[in-house]
Amino acid sequence: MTARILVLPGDGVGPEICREATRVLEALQRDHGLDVELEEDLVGGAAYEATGEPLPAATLEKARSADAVLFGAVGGAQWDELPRELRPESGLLQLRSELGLFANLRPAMLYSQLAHASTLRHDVVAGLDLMIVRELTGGIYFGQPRSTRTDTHGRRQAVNTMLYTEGEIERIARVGFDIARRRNKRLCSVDKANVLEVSQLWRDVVNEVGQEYPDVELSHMYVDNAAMQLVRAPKQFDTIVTGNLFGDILSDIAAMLTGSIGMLPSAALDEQGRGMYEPVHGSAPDIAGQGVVNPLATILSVAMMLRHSLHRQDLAERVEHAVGDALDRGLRTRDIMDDEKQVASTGEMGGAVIDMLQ
Ligand SMILES: NC(=O)C1=CN([C@@H]2O[C@H](COP(=O)(O)OP(=O)(O)OC[C@H]3O[C@@H](n4cnc5c(N)ncnc54)[C@H](O)[C@@H]3O)[C@@H](O)[C@H]2O)C=CC1
Ligand SMILES: CC(C)CC(=O)C(=O)O
Ligand SMILES: [Mg+2]
Repeated sequence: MTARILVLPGDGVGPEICREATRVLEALQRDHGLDVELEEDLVGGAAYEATGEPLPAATLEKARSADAVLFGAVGGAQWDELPRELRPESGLLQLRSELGLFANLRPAMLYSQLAHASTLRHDVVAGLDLMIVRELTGGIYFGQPRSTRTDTHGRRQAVNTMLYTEGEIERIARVGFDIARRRNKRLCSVDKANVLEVSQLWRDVVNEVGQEYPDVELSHMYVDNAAMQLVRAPKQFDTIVTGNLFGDILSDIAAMLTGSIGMLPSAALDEQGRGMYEPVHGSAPDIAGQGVVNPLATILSVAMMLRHSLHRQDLAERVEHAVGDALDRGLRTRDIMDDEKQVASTGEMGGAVIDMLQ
């Protein structure tokens, strides 16, 4: 049956990276029997400009009925003064929430060809293969109340609420344990239970769910220490499970261990395993439109789509190997460049991956 994929390029570099990822899907369709139908629509700032909303009802409807969504990135300084609900980033948060995409898988894998690009010494990162499981539809990004107000002295104050229910923690903990079980059976839950009530509940519930997984070694770590340990000795981690805010920050740290934020893909999955696939990075307005953005995070997100939503493990591996082969050929976008290599534009890098799919 033909799988319907909705492509939402968004803003900044979003259209450039989605173009390359789409070319990869089309190549798989043409040469490797992938049965897909692609459709594109507006989201984020681009949607706001066209319709007055960062997530138009038509886009949401298409996302609901698609078999998978490929998402680029949203945001840009020109929209930062808008009311919060009209900002591009709100469109993304609403999309994740409306689709129930609570489980965000953010693998950080070092391609050996990029060991020089990592901020860490080769022996510290060689063979790095880490999975961050981030809760994506709860926590402080969604908690109520949230507001900015003025007190009786005319001074401004602002509030956000970090709230997790037992049920939300249970379901993401299960995803973490299940993934750890399929990997190296080690799960580290990251929180701030020494200070936050919500983190104490997080830790208690993760421990309770852990009773069902006696074969998985569970540890806990405070988020400040985890940030430090990630850059000190990242290979001590196998699978990390954490909340929305902490996972957002830790995954950007993990990105640099692999050489660049332009290398990190992600999958956001619902309870049925339906998903939206996007690079971990944002819309990178500082390099948008120059043809220099690294498309590999988005292309690797296509590999995650092939694995999790389209059930084509074979093609997922083909894409992942093709990325390695393109790097072997010596091509590098600017963010992963080193002296002896050949600088590649976004399109050249995407083209090289497509050549290597053969
Ligand atoms: N999922 C999304 O749509 C996200 C959107 N954003 C939004 O993106 C905008 C920019 O945010 P920033 O904090 O600057 O984060 P960013 O991730 O867009 O960029 C941070 C830095 O990394 C570089 N970079 C990012 N992706 C790259 C790639 N593929 N290749 C080469 N270099 C790359 C950028 O040029 C920039 O110097 C903001 O409006 C922000 O709200 C931020 C994060 C996620
Ligand atoms: C821009 C935010 C909505 C999200 C973010 O930074 C992320 O999901 O990595
Ligand atoms: Mg982020």
